[in-house]
Amino acid sequence: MRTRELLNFESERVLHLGRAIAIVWKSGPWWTVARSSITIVKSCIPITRLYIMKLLLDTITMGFDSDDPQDAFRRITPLVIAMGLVNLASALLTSVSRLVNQYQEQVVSDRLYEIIHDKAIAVDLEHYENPAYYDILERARNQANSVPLQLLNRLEQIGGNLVQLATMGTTLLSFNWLIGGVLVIPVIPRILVRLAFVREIHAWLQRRTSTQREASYYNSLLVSENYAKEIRLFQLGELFSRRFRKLRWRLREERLQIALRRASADFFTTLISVIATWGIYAYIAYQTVQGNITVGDLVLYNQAFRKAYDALWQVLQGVAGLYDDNRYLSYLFEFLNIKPKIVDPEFPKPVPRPMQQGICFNNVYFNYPNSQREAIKNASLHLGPGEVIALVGENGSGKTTLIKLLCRLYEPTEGSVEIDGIDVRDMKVRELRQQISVIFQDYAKYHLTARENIWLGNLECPSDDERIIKAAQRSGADEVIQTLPLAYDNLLGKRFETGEELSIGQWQKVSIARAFLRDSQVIVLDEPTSALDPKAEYEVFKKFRELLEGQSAVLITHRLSTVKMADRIYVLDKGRIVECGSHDELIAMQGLYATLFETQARNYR
Ligand SMILES: Nc1ncnc2c1ncn2[C@@H]1O[C@H](COP(=O)(O)OP(=O)(O)OP(=O)(O)O)[C@@H](O)[C@H]1O
Repeated sequence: MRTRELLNFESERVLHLGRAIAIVWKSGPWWTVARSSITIVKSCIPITRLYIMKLLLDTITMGFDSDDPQDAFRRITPLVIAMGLVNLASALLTSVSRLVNQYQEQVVSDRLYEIIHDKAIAVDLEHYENPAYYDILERARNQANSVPLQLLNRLEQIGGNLVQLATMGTTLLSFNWLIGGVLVIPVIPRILVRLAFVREIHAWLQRRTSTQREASYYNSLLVSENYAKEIRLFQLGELFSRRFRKLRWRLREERLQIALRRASADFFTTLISVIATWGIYAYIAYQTVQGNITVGDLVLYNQAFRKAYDALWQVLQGVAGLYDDNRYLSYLFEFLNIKPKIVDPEFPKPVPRPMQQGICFNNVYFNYPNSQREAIKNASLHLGPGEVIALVGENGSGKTTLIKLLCRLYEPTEGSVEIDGIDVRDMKVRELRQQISVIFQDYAKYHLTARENIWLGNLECPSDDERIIKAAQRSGADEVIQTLPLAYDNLLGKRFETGEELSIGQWQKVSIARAFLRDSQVIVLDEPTSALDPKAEYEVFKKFRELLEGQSAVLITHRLSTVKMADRIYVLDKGRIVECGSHDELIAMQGLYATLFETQARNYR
């Protein structure tokens, strides 16, 4: 059982490596071929150089006994030229390989970004609200995207050193085969220590991810623009900085403990290798003094031993490194293996356009993943074609959740959401979302041009389309944009030079324009006017039906004065729809809506 588990485990590792090599290969096959060829040729240079050196030394020592210095010089000259040529080739190959390596690393790195981004877009929204996912993402982002590059270097290291080991090893074995055995002895304990610590470091990395994430969170609080105002006004800087330092200290201490243990283990293994190496050198020197080998041989074998030892060590270290990389790669593939749950059905039904009966929520229940609380309980509602409905209720009553279910960002735990009687789960996700344009409370502020900020609402229309300006006019954003130095071509936000920051209300107008531009049947504005001044809010709602151009709309708002014009108002309380009707009907009912309305009206008077 244990063996089978181990085998499965190991085969998974091999798979990781294989998958990573496939990514590297597909990113640029020719770059991979070029790099491998250069590595092989480069690795043959040291033995060539060493052999010429041996010949040179032997020729020179023989020249000491010769009566004709001219003859010795004639024999030395071609060797000196050959050495020069080898050095020249080596320099040339080093430059070319640096170029090839750098380029290939860029190609692989860009491909990895592409793969990670594709996955980040595809995963369900629920993952972004799940701490375990953040751990995976953090690990994938921090380490795994550089690992295939490390893997490349590692394979190059192993390949190159294997060639070197073969050439140097053959030379040594021709001298004395016992040296081959001595070569291996000191390397084994070193490699065992390395493998043991690779395991330990990885276990520690897994354990420390949440601490690391917590520390990065405090770091982002301290340096990001979003918190800069509160941090200064509430003087939170010292507190967050202290917490950050404490977490980092804990991480540093744990790491130091491992490093200390590793350093002492390394010392003993290095001692063994130093003793073995001395023994070999002494043996070669003894053989020379005895006249069994020439001075050239002395240099050749000494150097060959040193280089073979280094090469063997590098090969084994490279293999241990592969083991190491494989663990890191598992982070990347753990992320890439996440399967989205919200996917297209096998036989999708088309989204009705134009819809005839409209959208229905039928006895919908919903729990957020990882939460025991029911966010929606038995909700049923209807939005007819061209109708405007409003969702009102206190904070946390479930309004935004209903919209997330409508867009299929989540799926009901029970019940269904239907368009013209077709369950939204039977439609293609992309087609469904094309028909709904939502501006959430926490809408996005893109630090792009004003035009692009609106155009992002409908990528199918050309980016210089007149409809962009019309949408801006409908939402009131046009007035704001016209005051910018470059009008629609002005960058928004302060992230880039020449960007102009807008007020919250002005950003909101831009985001509403984005919703208007989308060629959808339903428009959802979640707290659309919370930051608009009373005049702007009045303008939006006075003309709201004209602005809609026949679309259906869902309004979510706490300002009850603005929902009077809705055809129907749904009142939510702790996830339930507790009342439904027009403004007048609900007031007459004297229930929750009437109480909320009265409270607001009193405060405004
Ligand atoms: N991602 C989430 N994971 C777990 N629970 C959530 C999540 N988002 C919201 N909730 C919970 O679901 C309930 C409904 O939240 P929702 O955002 O729908 O309320 P809302 O009526 O839109 O509130 P508000 O008026 O404050 O915007 C709340 O109790 C909230 O705590």
